[in-house]
Amino acid sequence: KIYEDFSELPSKDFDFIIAGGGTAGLVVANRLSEDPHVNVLVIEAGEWHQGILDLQVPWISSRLRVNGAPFDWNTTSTPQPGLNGRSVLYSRARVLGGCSSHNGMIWIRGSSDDYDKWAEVTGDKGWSWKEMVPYFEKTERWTIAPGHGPERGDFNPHVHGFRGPLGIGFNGVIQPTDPLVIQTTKDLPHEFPFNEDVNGGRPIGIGWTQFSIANGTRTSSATAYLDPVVNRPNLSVLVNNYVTRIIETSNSSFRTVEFGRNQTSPRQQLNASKELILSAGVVGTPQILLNSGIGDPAELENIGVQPVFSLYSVGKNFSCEPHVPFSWTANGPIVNLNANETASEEALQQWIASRTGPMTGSGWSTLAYFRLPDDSPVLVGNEDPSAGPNTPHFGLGINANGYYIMTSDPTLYILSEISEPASRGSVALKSTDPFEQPLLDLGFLSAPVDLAIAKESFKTAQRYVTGPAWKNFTLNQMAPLPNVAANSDDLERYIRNTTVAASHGIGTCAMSARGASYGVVNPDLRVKGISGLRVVDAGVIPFSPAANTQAPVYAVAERASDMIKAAWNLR
Ligand SMILES: Cc1cc2nc3c(=O)[nH]c(=O)nc-3n(C[C@H](O)[C@H](O)[C@H](O)COP(=O)(O)OP(=O)(O)OC[C@H]3O[C@@H](n4cnc5c(N)ncnc54)[C@H](O)[C@@H]3O)c2cc1C
Repeated sequence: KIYEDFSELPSKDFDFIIAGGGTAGLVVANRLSEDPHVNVLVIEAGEWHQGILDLQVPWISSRLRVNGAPFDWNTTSTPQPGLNGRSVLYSRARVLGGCSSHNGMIWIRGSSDDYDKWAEVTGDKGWSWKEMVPYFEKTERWTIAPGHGPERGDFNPHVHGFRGPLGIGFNGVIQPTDPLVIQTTKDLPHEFPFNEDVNGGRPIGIGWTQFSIANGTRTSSATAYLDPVVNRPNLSVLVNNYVTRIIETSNSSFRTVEFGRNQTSPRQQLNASKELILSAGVVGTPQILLNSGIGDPAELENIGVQPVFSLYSVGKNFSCEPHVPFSWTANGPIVNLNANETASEEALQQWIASRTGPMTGSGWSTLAYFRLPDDSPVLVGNEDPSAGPNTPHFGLGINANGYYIMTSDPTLYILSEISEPASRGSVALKSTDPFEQPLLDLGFLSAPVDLAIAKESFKTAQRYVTGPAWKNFTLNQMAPLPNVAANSDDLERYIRNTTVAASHGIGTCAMSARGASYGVVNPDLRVKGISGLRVVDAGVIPFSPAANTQAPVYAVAERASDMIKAAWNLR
């Protein structure tokens, strides 16, 4: 059941307590509470997700990625030297289901190399692609959207799951750019080949985007993993409660959690008899650990937090994909629902009546991934940041329906995404107040290779939208201005002045091999040197996959659940 206040909880005895009811947290809560003999509690700072239209209608997510948005922590980065001193928004959800409740819903796993690299650095083959595919399939319940099907070669059913909790499918609407993209794969197959399924382990090429959308509606860890089991008597979810810190229960065992409704309310404490699981996300989890005195002792002392346990990598190694926007004026009958109130209202009424129409869709209905050749000048003198030959260096999301841009003028918009940035940032405390937002340094474009890849992606984007299929569609280049030459300092300035953050952060509680001198958790996601404590969220991912991060997080959480169940002989 869902509770709002500590006093309402029917029992104070829990085997497992999960801090953070987000994407990963609710997967773990569902799987552990499958065993009726254990009592599970989730503590989530945000509100209950049900009955909120913004979190159901796919299109509306385009309006939830701005400063001051609801259901969000509204975190802003520190001034970024790589972005000419700008601070940028790093969106992260504050609601049940976490980011899966308000994200862009793109469903992409990354490359086989990504997971094989995790297996290599952790020494645990269980993280390899071969071993992780069953966890992706365990999550997925593939659904067919109108206009698409395996008979058309739009996806490969052999690499998907059809019986999992989470509905996955295509955009419910065909966008004006879609036929042009597909035509480009026929006109220029060498540079822009069609990829039947970007989730088959080699995402390179152009394919239809898969989404966490089913029957025209967003699916999330809250709708898929919580709603169907919310009445289990052994599962309690406490919303609107903020975890301030964890406390040593006995010698090097941290199973006590402290939380409260807000800064001035009384704080409560509870013990997990088996395990405490931190799933507060790539920013929230290191913040809880640091608030608890677990981190680099010198840095903690500097800001006045009493060090309790030395773990130097907490909050370090943050990595996130930068997004660089490029745009052209377009020649097409495009209605931007974010700039046309009448059309927006009509579309919303259609969605409410039948779950059909333009609001069933999200942003990029196709994905394009590119790998630089081995002899590319970009890689000369730079270590290749990609995980291997199946892995792209950048992706281009193409869109003209206004999902990413709030103008009524027809605009062709491309977001370039550096798939596996070499730059690293960090999460650190600002003060001893556990409620104060931490300092988030994205580290953007601090590694020269990331900037070089961004520049290269601009050249590819230009070739993409000026191919034969686009002759009557693409008009003038808008951003950067046409006089900005590729490879020029002007292009570098443009990139540094316009890059924003995809909220795909990983690495702040990274896993590493047992006995490694760095890392925060062991391959079984137990915190190094501490008992009774695991981390299960995006923060444990050691290297950015060539993907948006929700599918990897779901799969990590499914595997983590199996590991926890095995450790405690649960059903
Ligand atoms: C705007 C946006 C768009 C995105 N688009 C996509 C996309 O299209 N495709 C994709 O694959 N990925 C996307 N992502 C990324 C992806 O959704 C996330 O990487 C992933 O969902 C993170 O899961 P998580 O479990 O690590 O954390 P979260 O889902 O963020 O869960 C953490 C939870 O912990 C709670 N919490 C935090 N601190 C505390 C505390 N102290 N006490 C109690 N609770 C706390 C939070 O409120 C939250 O509910 C997007 C993210 C954002 C923000």
